[in-house]
Amino acid sequence: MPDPLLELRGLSKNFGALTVTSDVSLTVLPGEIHAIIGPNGAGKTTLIHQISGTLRPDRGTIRFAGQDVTALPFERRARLGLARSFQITSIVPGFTALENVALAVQARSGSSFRFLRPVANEKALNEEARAALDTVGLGRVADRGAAALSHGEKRQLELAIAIAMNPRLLLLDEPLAGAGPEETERLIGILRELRSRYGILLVEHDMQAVFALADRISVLVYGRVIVTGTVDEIRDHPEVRTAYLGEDALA
Ligand SMILES: Nc1ncnc2c1ncn2[C@@H]1O[C@H](COP(=O)(O)OP(=O)(O)OP(=O)(O)O)[C@@H](O)[C@H]1O
Repeated sequence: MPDPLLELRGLSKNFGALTVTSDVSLTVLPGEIHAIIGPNGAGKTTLIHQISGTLRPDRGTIRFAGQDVTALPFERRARLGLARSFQITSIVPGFTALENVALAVQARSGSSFRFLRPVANEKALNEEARAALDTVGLGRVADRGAAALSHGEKRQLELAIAIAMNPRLLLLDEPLAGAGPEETERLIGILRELRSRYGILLVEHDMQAVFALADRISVLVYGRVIVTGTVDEIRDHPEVRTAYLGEDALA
């Protein structure tokens, strides 16, 4: 088995008396989609915050690409290749799709483009941005204003922005939220393509999409991983069914 890209060990976090992350241990392997599912309020988003570095765990360790990153700030983790997909709200509506992605390329590369002449600099930036847009199937709308994109296209643009950060692992927090059936199909196809290039930690409410995509699934309930397994192992697991009682997510 390859070394894990991401390894959480004994991660715990409390908000006052509320335990939101309880002794969570899991791995994401290169080329794997590991999904985290769980009922509302189970602690999925809080976990993503701790992995990306916007929230410090109280206990436990986070290793990324063989390095302990538990104490590293968000930007340092991003530079190591841990990319969290940004929400639609971070898209600049007055910029084109290409400009939005170019901005992310520029932010990532910092000074590394500075030695180029301005025109060459812009060309290199745009080429990289265009490649990211092509990867998520948005090449044909590169020059369209971001505000004019459909909801599904905006979600694709978020993915392109994350890819522009040259990641090794993508942290995706509900990438399908608000997408219609056709958009969902398209996004599932794109995520499937991305799997061969990155490890993906996927938090998603759309269970059919999770079942279609995930190599492994961890089920979070009250901040604790109650089971990790393949789709077949999770789908009919009695404890998982009980955790979702009253929700129709597994229907
Ligand atoms: N900053 C905070 N301070 C106090 N409690 C918080 C804070 N952030 C989240 N919580 C609580 O922690 C618990 C876990 O929240 P979290 O958003 O991580 O769950 P989730 O699984 O992502 O939920 P959902 O599926 O509804 O998005 C919830 O009870 C929430 O109210």
